[in-house]
Amino acid sequence: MSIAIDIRHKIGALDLHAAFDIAEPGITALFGPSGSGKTTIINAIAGLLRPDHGRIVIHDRAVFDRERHINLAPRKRRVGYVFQDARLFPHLSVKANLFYGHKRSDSPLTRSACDDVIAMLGIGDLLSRRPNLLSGGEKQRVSLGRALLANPEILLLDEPLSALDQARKNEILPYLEHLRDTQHLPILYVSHAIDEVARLADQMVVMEDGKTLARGSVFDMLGRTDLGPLAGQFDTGTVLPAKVVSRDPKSIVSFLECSGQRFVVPFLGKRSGSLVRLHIRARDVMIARAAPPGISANNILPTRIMDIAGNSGDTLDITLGLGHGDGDGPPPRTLHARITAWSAARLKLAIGQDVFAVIKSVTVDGHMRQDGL
Ligand SMILES: Nc1ncnc2c1ncn2[C@@H]1O[C@H](COP(=O)(O)OP(=O)(O)OP(=O)(O)O)[C@@H](O)[C@H]1O
Repeated sequence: MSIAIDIRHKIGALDLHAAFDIAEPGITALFGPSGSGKTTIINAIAGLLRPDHGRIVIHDRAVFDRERHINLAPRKRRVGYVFQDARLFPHLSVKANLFYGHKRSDSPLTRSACDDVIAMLGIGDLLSRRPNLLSGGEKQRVSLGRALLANPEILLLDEPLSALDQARKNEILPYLEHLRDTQHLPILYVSHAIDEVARLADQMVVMEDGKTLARGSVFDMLGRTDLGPLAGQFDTGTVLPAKVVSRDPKSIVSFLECSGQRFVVPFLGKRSGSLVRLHIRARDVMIARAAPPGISANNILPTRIMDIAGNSGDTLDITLGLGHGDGDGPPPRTLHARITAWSAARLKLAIGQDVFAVIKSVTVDGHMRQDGL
């Protein structure tokens, strides 16, 4: 399954030119400031808006091609769309809402596959309820189910968690992870929340002022400091794949391994060998010339300075190599630190120097595909 998009569209004051493709299943985050054109792009993919120029191809099928006068109706595109507000039909039961798109789909899921989706989303007990008796998180799960039951070839999620409080977000995130890992669907996920992107996304497309500014794997993109003010918006940091190496239920910590380094995090309750994602914000990494004694931070890692770059403020972005690589092997994974220029000068930091990264806080996300993404 894949999607290729290259469209131009003028809407209000915005001159949109979006060009990117998604070749693999998994979540691609569409990230950018308010008004940068994210919703316009997914409306164009869904067929809710007709671009002025260009083409949109879903899995080798042109659903829109201005030159060839192709513009498939939304229901012919096999696109699932989940809005910020669930937009369930208030007069229909959960079951009728779920099967609304299914009944109208040219290639609906089989009944047993529908049962699997309903079970996966944990909404089997809600089928007879009306939407007004559901919590925000339950409504979004039903909305996801409604989109999936129509058997889409691609799923569009427009800030599906932004209307939910943190508790409801935490409730629904594992379902999105499971969806990512089991459904083999390309999912385009609009979000302003970098924690969600770091936890869920495999790829990231960054939009600015209607243009595709950058795209790449979430591991690379979150460390990019060259995206101007936008890098500040996504709070530059590092996402690392790590493996659980010990599990002692009596312990209050778990030990993880990444690039030959050991990380200590609050107890995860996960089996040894499980893969997780670590998210470390650049501003949560301090640099020390020597291993500091008597310090509460649990993660003090030997690293080497690979790059020092200025940014628009009075801070510097320091790229640190975790493990030094052996020349022939893969390059070392990197960790990003953001410190004041004054601190860097005081410590006389220079490229090639061996230093210690003192990490104040590591966020561990629950789950990762076994292929390491
Ligand atoms: N119907 C419309 N008429 C005029 N301008 C519009 C219309 N719809 C959207 N726009 C403008 O197009 C631009 C892009 O809007 P869009 O909703 O795609 O941005 P976005 O990146 O999704 O923003 P947000 O993150 O705030 O949802 C905005 O400046 C918006 O005001």
